[in-house]
Amino acid sequence: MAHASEKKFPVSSKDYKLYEEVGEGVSATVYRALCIPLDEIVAIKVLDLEKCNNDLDGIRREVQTMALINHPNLLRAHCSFTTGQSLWVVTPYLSGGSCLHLMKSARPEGFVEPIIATVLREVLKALVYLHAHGHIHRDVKAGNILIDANGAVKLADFGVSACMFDSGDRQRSRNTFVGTPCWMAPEVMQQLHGYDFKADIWSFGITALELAHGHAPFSKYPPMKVLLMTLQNAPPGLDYERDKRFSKSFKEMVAACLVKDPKKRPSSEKLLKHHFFKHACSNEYRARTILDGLSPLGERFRTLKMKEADLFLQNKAMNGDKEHLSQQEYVRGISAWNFDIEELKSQAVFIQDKNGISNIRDPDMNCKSKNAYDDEDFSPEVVSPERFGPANSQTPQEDGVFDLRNMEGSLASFPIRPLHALEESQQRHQSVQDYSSSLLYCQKKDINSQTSATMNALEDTPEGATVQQKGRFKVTSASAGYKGAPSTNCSVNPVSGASTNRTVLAAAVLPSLQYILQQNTMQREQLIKSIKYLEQTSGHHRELADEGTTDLLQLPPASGRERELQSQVLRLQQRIGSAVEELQILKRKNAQLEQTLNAVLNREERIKDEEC
Ligand SMILES: Nc1ncnc2c1ncn2[C@@H]1O[C@H](COP(=O)(O)OP(=O)(O)OP(=O)(O)O)[C@@H](O)[C@H]1O
Repeated sequence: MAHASEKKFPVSSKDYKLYEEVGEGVSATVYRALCIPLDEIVAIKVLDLEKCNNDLDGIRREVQTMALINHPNLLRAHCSFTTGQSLWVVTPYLSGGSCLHLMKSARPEGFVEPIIATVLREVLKALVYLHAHGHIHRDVKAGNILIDANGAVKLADFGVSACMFDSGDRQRSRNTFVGTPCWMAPEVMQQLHGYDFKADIWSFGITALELAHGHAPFSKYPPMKVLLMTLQNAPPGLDYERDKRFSKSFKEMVAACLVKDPKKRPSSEKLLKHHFFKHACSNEYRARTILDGLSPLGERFRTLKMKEADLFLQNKAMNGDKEHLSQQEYVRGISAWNFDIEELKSQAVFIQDKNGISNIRDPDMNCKSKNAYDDEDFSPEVVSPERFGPANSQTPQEDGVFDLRNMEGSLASFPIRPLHALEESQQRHQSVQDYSSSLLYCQKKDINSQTSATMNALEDTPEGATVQQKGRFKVTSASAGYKGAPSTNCSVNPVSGASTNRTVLAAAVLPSLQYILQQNTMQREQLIKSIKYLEQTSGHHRELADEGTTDLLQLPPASGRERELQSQVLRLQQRIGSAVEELQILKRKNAQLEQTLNAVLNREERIKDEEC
């Protein structure tokens, strides 16, 4: 794998002249530059070592890998050296830039199939080489596929690559979370048995979709949502209806890559034999089709950065909408994301299907793909049916809430235990819902027409005791339906504060229980009266008693005065409940005011101190 660069590139920054910025990643800025002694245009990736403090290992790995590889479809380093706090990695300059930037600048809807086939074939050749040498790239995506002026394709960015032959710590690194969520294979997210080079095949399939549509599936969602969707949904794919412009063999090739079970994905070598790649065209055609008429890379990059800045301002105006920020990250082609457990919990709880996200589990009702590989006997790959079915074959769960019970298997060893939190919150949700619905059921059975009308109102109005909205739930105390109750709305976050939930839940259902009790007392009286009447008219006292009515008959009949007192007690109890609730609200407000006051006092003190 080692190679000796024919030319000797100098290892001092003074031998290079940096020109404009042509790219930016999470860890580096890339410049077009001139290598003065050799009079050759190069690209220099400048990594700020201070910023990458905790990932020096990754950087070392990237530089080592780039120095060792020798394949026409892989970007190799001419040399690298440190200067001040930076590491400079000198590579050939590929003036077309990345496929992601090309799409963002000129092909927002994605490329045509022959171009996709050629680009992917070249990338696949690079993967065959890497895998044969024991490397997993781990970050295959359009942002890391570079095109040169002649249309040649090179896979770049070994920042997160891993070696299959590593042992010890480096072996363990294959059990960690690396890559970019949209392109990340489910087994990489799951951390169940680690993963191997088949993870690159998944990313390759996602990249195929990215080149076809101009964006990766789920790219507009925040990373945590992407993780959940990748694990829970059926694999994404090309659709019969929406993707009519693409051939069946392209659809099959993508489907073969995007199988959740890595064992069922083809190896890169096998995939290269897929007849889809027979449609590939020449470098020259690619250069003509993709690059003709485009402005220089630096200029395109500047325009994209300006767009990005606009987007950022828009996002700020929209209070930092997560989805837009995510999109923005996507525009930049950023690889690394920060995973925050709390954020995951809250995002997952409030995941909605308003955007048409489906919650189908991988149905595993796979139809066999026809042998699409030319030269080899290929074990049948599985293809998720919805990908070949009609566009709307994904059926979102009705309430839009993720059904976590079905995620158990796939997420058994998810490292940060977010799913237990999700499950707990969903169970809590379920118990509130069950409780509320049994309440409504009791209420509905009430024979009293007035009660029944009230209860129907309770159930039908949006102010019902527990309101099941799309993908979230809300307990509204006003909802409990008792007209006299104070109309305080309390949204319950099912993740945080179980005791708060119980208080709110109690406040919500107490008036209903009191109401039912009152109704029951009245009904009991009516029943006793009816029984007495029947006894007197038919002389059946004994038989009825024998049939178990004795208890009822032994209950003292409530007098008018008693009834009045009972309802007064109920009203008082209800008022106490309301007062407790109001008190809690006032307490909360008070605490907030206290906090604000303290902050103001602290600030004033600080200002005084500074003035002194
Ligand atoms: N040799 C090159 N020639 C032209 N453009 C390049 C070259 N190398 C990188 N770029 C551009 O710079 C961008 C960032 O480079 P690179 O992906 O290596 O940085 P990074 O920090 O590792 O990014 P990330 O990890 O976010 O993918 C690329 O997406 C590409 O557009």
